[in-house]
Amino acid sequence: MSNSSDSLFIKICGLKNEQDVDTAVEAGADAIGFVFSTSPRRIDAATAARLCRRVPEHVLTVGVFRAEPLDHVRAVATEAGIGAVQLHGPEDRGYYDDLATGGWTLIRAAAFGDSVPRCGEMGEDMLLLDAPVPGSGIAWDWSRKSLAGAGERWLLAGGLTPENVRKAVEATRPWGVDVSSGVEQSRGVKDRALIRAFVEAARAAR
Ligand SMILES: O=C(O)c1ccccc1N[C@@H]1O[C@H](COP(=O)(O)O)[C@@H](O)[C@H]1O
Repeated sequence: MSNSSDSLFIKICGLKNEQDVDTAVEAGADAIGFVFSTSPRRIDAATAARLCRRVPEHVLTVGVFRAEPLDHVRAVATEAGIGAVQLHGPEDRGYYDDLATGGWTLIRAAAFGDSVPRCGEMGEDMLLLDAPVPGSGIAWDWSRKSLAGAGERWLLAGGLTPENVRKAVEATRPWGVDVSSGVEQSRGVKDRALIRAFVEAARAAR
């Protein structure tokens, strides 16, 4: 995984084909995500495995799951050959501990609510602070309260775009950012110019 501590970690999520994967990698993304849950961005493990084979080692490949049985997550993650698992469900500590034995980097997604979760509470390596509906492209109010309690490795997600990412980073000081809808021309269809513009704008933010 690339990214020095002072540069922003950038993840582009919901990729479905070779051209979009190559665009994200060439633009300088640190991580790319594949969605394995119900979504217009959903792909299967075999497709993800094919896409992962063209991703250089310094780019983290992430599988996105929402409240799936543990055995299913393990099987898909193994077949796809991804490096990280991102969990959007109500998984408990035992679920995280089990996946940790498989060697995957663990990303816990939490909807931003009244209290600020802290990275590491469930044994995760990264915390993703997201909107209540993941993948909706709807932003939450980042300025509502201090996010200092989220710990070190937390990523901002939810409604980010090339236009707002700089302001969002300056307002919240995250370790990284994650985007899906904001780099699409229509729901589930990525726009390569927007992917490039997002990475450029995020890099300019820090
Ligand atoms: O993208 C999806 O459809 C999705 C489905 C299930 C769980 C998570 C999903 N996406 C995640 O949502 C955030 C931000 O999305 P957006 O930029 O607001 O569209 C990102 O972490 C995706 O991984």
